[in-house]
Amino acid sequence: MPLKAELHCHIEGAAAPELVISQARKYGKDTSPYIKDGAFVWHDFTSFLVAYDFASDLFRTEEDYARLADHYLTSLARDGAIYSEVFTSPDHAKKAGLSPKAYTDALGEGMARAKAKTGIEGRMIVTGVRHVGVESIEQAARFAARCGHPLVTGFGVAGDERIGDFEDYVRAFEIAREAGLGITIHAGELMGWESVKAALDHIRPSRIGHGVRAIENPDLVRRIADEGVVLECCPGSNIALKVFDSFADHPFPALLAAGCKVTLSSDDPPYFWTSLKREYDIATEHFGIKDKALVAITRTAIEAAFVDRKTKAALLARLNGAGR
Ligand SMILES: Nc1ncnc2[nH]cnc12
Ligand SMILES: [Zn+2]
Repeated sequence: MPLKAELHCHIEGAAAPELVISQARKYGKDTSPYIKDGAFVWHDFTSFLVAYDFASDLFRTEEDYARLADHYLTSLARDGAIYSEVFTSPDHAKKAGLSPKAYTDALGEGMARAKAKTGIEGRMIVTGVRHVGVESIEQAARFAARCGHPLVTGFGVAGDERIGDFEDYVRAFEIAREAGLGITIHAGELMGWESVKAALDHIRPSRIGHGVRAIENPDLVRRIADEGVVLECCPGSNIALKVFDSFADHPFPALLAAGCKVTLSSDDPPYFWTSLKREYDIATEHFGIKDKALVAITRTAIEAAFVDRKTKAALLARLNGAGR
């Protein structure tokens, strides 16, 4: 089994249906409109967000969040992951009645528990949500910049890409950049290549969440390869959300062949019937990528990780040692 690293997973979106059902029992909520036969129910991006917000609202206390992070990172480690970055969402925490600090500390506690059991290294990327609005995105950036949590190493923007303009987020990303945080932004998932170009022009991220619809413009693909921008690709998510019709139509192999730095992640795994392990299996089965090339993809992810130099060197040494 190749060693793995994940750069793109929303922690609320990683809650398995069984965990969500157990949380619903705790808070006396009915999951039947959103979970059927052990799987989340949705039919498009908008209804996905509704199910996602329903499940997120069932995580309310510090222990709930610690359990969620521990559960997810422990399952990742079991699947061969040595590194995990998760997107955190102060907006979801606030809705559940927790301060961003209590929420972040709790997730950090869950990550520490998973690390103690399995050795998996974890970091957090604080995110703002586009469809919540610019002000909340700037608030999230200010929190990320000042929180001082040692595992908060990045800032990003997720949410409904059909809403808002990239120019509107420049100030939030300046706050994050000035604080020394790594920068990533979702683009080129629900919207086309123009969105990826706007993200590069206005935000100048080192990584893009998805970015796969850059494939619609060969000049942009060349720019991504030349500038070494890393794409956080989530093929299982893209097929589930019908960004592409089938794996045969997915641009991952073309982007790789064009010299783009591509990585593999699960996005919101149980919603998209996937896992990090399945994403690596998809790469083998549908894109013809063999074990050695999968290890190179893990290396790309670790090299692009928002993690201190010493930890990065230790992760790379672990990866290189496993290949011998
Ligand atoms: N796939 C996705 N795209 C944008 N925002 C998200 N938030 C959670 N999952 C997301
Ligand atoms: Zn995402």
